[in-house]
Amino acid sequence: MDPSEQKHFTIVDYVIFATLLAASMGIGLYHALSGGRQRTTQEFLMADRSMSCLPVSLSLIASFQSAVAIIGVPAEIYTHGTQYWFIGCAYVLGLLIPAHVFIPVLYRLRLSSAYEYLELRFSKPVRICGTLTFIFQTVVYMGVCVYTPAFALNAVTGFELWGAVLATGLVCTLYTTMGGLKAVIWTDVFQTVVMFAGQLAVIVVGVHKTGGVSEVWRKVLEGNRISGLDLNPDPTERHTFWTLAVGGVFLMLSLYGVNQAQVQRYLSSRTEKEAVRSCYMVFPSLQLALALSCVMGLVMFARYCGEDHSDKLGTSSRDAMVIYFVMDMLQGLPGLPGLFVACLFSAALSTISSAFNSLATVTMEDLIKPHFPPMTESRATLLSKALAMSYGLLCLAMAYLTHLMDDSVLQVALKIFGMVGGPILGLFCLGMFFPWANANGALAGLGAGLALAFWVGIGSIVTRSSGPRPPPPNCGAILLSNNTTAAIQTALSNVTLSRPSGLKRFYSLSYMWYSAVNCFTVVLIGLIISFLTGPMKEEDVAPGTIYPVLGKLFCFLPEHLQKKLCCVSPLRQTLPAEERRPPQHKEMNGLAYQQEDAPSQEETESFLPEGRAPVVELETTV
Ligand SMILES: CC(C)(CO)[C@@H](O)C(=O)NCCC(=O)O
Ligand code: NA
Repeated sequence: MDPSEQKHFTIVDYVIFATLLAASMGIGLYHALSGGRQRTTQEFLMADRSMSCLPVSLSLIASFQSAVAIIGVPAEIYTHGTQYWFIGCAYVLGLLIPAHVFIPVLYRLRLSSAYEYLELRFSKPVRICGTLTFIFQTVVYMGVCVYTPAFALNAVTGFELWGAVLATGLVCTLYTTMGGLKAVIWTDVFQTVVMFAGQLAVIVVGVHKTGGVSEVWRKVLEGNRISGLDLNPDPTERHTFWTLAVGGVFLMLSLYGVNQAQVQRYLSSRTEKEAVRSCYMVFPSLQLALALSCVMGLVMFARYCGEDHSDKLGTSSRDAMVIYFVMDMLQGLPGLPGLFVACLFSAALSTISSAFNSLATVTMEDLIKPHFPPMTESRATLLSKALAMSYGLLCLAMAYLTHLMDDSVLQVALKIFGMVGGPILGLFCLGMFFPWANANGALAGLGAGLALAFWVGIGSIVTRSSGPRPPPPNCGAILLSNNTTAAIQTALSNVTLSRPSGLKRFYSLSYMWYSAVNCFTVVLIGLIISFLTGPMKEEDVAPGTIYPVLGKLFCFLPEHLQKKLCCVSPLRQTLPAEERRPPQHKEMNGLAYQQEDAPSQEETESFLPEGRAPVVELETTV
């Protein structure tokens, strides 16, 4: 890039950025020295199970809202229009189902690791496979998260690439290791606010410099960037209403339902009600986050009308282009470029810190503790800290791998969620909704799900077939003479018409379907193998691990029909409390289950469609 074009930082910008890092460290230090001083794994990994819903909900958003979304979503909207915005529809079911299906089951079992569920329901090997799959997913995703802001900044400001990667990795490792989950959650709160502030600043200044809201609107309409509802049922179409609103639900479930980072936050809540409430509170904030990044993409389009600035950037990456736009807007307004950089790094730090802490938790709870049972609490805590630290270093190595990839960062992140998160979601669905599923089925299902995921995923990368179709014409094309426009449009439609065939068509499955397809594969193969190897009997399934979904849907039917449908007799719910309690764990921390945690009758009722009786039979009492 031409050095004269390079955007510069003033002292104020550096001060703001440094303040972000210092404040995060400060929060870490505070939690290292206050409360129980992080001397137990209960505090370090579970925040003493004492969190209230506000910090938990902000932290839930922060976990999967990284610089990838802040840069990737505007780049997507700029290039392909607002179709991606329809993913907001998936947030409804994508949060209601975790709140009313996954949280009740997981919270009542009083777990520390979500994958402990898999051992209770199936067997130890299933738990270990689930944990290893999660570790793989998180480590790869972390690399993308650290690398993205550093790369984008480097392309535009000349900010030292590996210096930024190291600073993020080290600061994050330090405060996570010092302050445990409490520090992770409270820094998330602070960082989420900085994230929203940074995006808002860019939008306000951008709209102002482009000539006001009506001018922005005129240009995006002219450039054809406001997409209508695309109801094309073709599953290879990258973004349609179906891929985003239906496929997106499964993506959301794999993140908000069964991902350890999120489950750990639900479990750290003071009560179950508080956990459910925090899940509800995610909805408006996540919609806000989505709206901010989509609007930013539109403002950017209005500003450049789809111009190609790759000559100035030395890269044709749309992701780098977003940073170019931001710096272009904010130049000459001291402090604002710094605020935006703080916004990017806040987003990244909050995601990476959740990843470190959840990785330390599962490694400790699922891989180490079960094999070295007589470990003292101080030893276990020290080991957890060492784990958080080593994952920090591993993440730096992964950033280097991401450096070698070349795809839109948003697409890379969502592909990882779908390829690896989808099969894990399938495993939990198989366990919770199908009492017949056994451990062999679960292992075979997971294997098949992962195999299919990698086949399609790697196939699409190698043949480059899930890549975007040509973008709609931009302002430039509209301003050209009619002849040229016609020629461009014919060329475009020719490209769109040549559908891939055979295996290539299979590889070009939209990546938004990955979670759903992989989840179904796990359930289907899991059920087939379970029936072949002898399905589980109702009485052998550990109590509290099944969510009687059919029973709940058909609760108006007579009892004997319900029993046929869901295999878990409704009578079971009235068994004496003793029999329904989950097996005792080391981690039960002596807290008795509190009855007021369960949603009250009216609350449950209000989420049900009309004419359906309230369902309260899952409630456990001790
Ligand atoms: C997880 C979703 C899809 C929720 O909208 C969104 O935050 C997103 O697109 N995230 C991309 C991954 C990331 O930001 O790291
Ligand atoms: Na984040």
